[in-house]
Amino acid sequence: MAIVHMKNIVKRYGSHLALDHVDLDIGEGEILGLLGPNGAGKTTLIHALAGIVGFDSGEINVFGKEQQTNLMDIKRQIGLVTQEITVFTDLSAQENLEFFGGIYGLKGEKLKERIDETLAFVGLTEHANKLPTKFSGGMQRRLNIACALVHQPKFLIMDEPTVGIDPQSRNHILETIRQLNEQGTTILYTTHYMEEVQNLATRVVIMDKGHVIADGTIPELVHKIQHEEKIKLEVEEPSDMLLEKLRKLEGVKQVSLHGKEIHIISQVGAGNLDRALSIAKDFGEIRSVSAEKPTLEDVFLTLTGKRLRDREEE
Ligand SMILES: Nc1ncnc2c1ncn2[C@@H]1O[C@H](COP(=O)(O)OP(=O)(O)OP(=O)(O)O)[C@@H](O)[C@H]1O
Repeated sequence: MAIVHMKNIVKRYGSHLALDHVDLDIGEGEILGLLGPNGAGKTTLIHALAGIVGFDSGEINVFGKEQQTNLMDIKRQIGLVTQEITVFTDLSAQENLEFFGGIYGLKGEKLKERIDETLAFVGLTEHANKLPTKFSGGMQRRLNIACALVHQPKFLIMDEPTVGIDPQSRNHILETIRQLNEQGTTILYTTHYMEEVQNLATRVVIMDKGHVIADGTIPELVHKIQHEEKIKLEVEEPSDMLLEKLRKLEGVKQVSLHGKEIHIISQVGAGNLDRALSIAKDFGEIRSVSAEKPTLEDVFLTLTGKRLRDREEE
């Protein structure tokens, strides 16, 4: 059963079309990974869904209810973890949770119980009385998540919850997501980390330039480009001219550079392995060559023409 139904959503910022007729359904119990290059419209989509920003046209239903006319009711059942950490720096971890729990109508014993449970769940019990300014980046992110969880939402939306944190905190957060889902929470989250999506998501949606350009399970998406192969060519001197020549080969869809390794996404059977080798030979020594089936990262690259890690490499 779909708990979210978005149809034909259009959102403009001035003349810029941030969401261009987006359709998206989210099924109960899913972990939906939302991927897209910078500026694709992921945050705008999430904010429109959570009722943080309005939209110009289209229809959103959440839990079977029309969103605009049932906003407060819907918000009570949603948890939103924003990209920026939105905790109060002059309140302790516990006081932050008291505040956010109070907003959602929790009080007395129930509030206290939920605060204790939530702090334990994100591993911050021992730090309950400390100010977030004394926390590491990862602990702050965990508190940020706790504030969105204290009211036990049925549907949790997370905007890049693991960006810029140490691997241990990241694993902790991923485990938190997994456990919440096992307990029945539906989760939508955006990330720039392909491994996270591969490990966690039950379905993936890829956005680019305000459009949903792919939607399916990982095997389904990989299957879409099954008729393609990835040729990896490690060369001594990967010049721009060499890359340009490779791009011009018939059947080649993408050429990208990773250190000294050139990745070529090409149609299977186009004979481009031999052609690429013979071109590369003219540009110097070839260190290694291989051909393999595409991965989800390649699906992303083929569909958007961009690498997912642009942001980290900036
Ligand atoms: N408040 C705003 N005013 C004007 N333009 C905006 C505003 N918010 C977003 N945009 C523009 O809308 C487009 C989509 O932005 P959005 O933040 O939704 O993308 P994103 O996919 O979340 O990107 P990122 O991965 O960098 O967070 C971008 O071109 C952005 O510059």
